[in-house]
Amino acid sequence: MIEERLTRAAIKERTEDHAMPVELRGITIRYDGGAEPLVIADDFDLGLEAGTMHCLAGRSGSGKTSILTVAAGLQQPTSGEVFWQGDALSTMDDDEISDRRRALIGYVDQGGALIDGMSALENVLLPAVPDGQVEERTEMAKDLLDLVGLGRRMRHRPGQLSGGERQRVAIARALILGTKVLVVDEPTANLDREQANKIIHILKDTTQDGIAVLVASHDQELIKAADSSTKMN
Ligand SMILES: Nc1ncnc2c1ncn2[C@@H]1O[C@H](COP(=O)(O)OP(=O)(O)OP(=O)(O)O)[C@@H](O)[C@H]1O
Repeated sequence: MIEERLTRAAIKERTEDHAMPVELRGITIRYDGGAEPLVIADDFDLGLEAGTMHCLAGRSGSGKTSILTVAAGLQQPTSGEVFWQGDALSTMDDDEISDRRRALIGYVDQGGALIDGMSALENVLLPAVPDGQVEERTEMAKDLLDLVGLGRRMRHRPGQLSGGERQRVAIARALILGTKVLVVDEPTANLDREQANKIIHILKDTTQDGIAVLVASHDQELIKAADSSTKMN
């Protein structure tokens, strides 16, 4: 089966990977500029292990997205350190962080924005464009669309897909460069229970491939399905 093929290739490559691809130590995030400084994480620690799913839970505005962006190196914390495969981001310049992120992390933001004028397959292949890898990644893109249950919809454009299906395309796109860490922001928000459960299933399947999943959600079913969770206050 196609899923098996992907899984085996992934496991072979990933057994040599760092057991903890992302680690946050003593992270504090403070936003200045408002009437008062807003501290949304204070001395926050997280070790994200390969092949597991960790869920950041908590009310809207509690800082889940902020932690995701810090973990993905898209934002610097006010203090504390982020490690990727054991290496501190504070020792890297912006170019190195970008290069390492491309190889390590797939990020799916809220809503998983897709390009309207492109098919699902073209959207999945988009991250391969800068390196001129579209042709060699096409089979993998098709495999990934199969994995997320959209093998028969790969020529559809986002406007022809449901919200849940678009979210699944965005997840496939985040995996196309052979990512080892999938960071996903509120993947089941605005979906009915059936579509939400499909997404949860796909995220769990992804961990079976050795990928570490960091997800922000207040969906109780997703929190239950995760291997571990942190409640943000
Ligand atoms: N760049 C920023 N500058 C100032 N304040 C910010 C910034 N980014 C986020 N915030 C504030 O920090 C708080 C946490 O935001 P964040 O998006 O991390 O929360 P969240 O838990 O992901 O929320 P939601 O579930 O609604 O997406 C919010 O009050 C937000 O307004």
